[in-house]
Amino acid sequence: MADSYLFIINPSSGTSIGQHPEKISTAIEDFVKIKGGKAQIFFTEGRGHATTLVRENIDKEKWKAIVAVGGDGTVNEVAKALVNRSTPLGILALGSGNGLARHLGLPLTLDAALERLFSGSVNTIDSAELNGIPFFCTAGMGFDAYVGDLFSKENSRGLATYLSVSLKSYWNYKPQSYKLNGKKIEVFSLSFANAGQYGNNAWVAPQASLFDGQLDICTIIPFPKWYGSNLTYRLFTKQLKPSKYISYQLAQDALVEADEPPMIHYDGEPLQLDTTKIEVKIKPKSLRVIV
Ligand SMILES: Nc1ncnc2c1ncn2[C@@H]1O[C@H](COP(=O)(O)OP(=O)(O)OP(=O)(O)O)[C@@H](O)[C@H]1O
Repeated sequence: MADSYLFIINPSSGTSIGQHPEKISTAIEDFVKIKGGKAQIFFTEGRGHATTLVRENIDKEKWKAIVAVGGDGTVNEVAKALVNRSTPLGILALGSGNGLARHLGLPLTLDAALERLFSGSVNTIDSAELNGIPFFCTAGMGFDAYVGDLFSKENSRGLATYLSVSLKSYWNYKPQSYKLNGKKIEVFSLSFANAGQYGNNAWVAPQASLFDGQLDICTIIPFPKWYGSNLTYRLFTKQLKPSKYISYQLAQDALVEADEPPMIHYDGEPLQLDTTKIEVKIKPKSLRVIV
């Protein structure tokens, strides 16, 4: 019997899908047919729709994979319905950041990514949760959540927009105070890394592993403005490491307490919390992914 694949396409993700969602859908259909498989394709219509589509369809067939076609937001929405299930996640990374795909070394062009979907093997990776919200790449608070929120309100996507928003925010941004596991800290940013990067090859925790059952907690404390270019250079060249301003710790869980409900991000999606208590934990070996 032919293998069946379920594709969930986010027509609004990245910089190119929106211009050609039908073309991408046809290319996927043709490719799967040539490989002797069957493709069912859905387009998402808004935030959260990918999760609903997966939940509605997962038990309708024995899918060889359920494939997220988009960026980390789409991957997050599809993957959260696959945690602790046997059906593997496939990724056609056509978003703007593509952090999980980049960490996993997956191809970033449609043809090469489709080829990998058929030739790759299934690996079981860790996932994580922040106040029960699943994430697969990184989550956190501070500067990256602040920028993530501003970026989500921009009309254009991509690295150039992200950098421009980051640079503008950098000059006005005020560090935040939290308690991390009971210890008071003032931070520029606090990141919980399951995978090593935010996306766009911004490696906040270059040493992070998706297979170690641990989160890499990266704390960046306030630093002099001149240090910003050094930090950015290290971030994008995978050379961020412990320094006077940066520290790492491994943990299976963590508790953050804030004075005010903070803005957080999970896999780059901004979210204003309505609580001051943030619990983060790893879920070892909980997601099967085609790599
Ligand atoms: N039809 C749609 N119209 C508008 N937004 C959508 C639609 N379908 C899904 N979304 C939302 O689009 C958001 C962005 O998607 P996604 O993260 O995949 O793309 P991206 O931001 O370009 O990529 P990355 O996260 O890798 O930078 C997600 O929050 C998702 O829920």
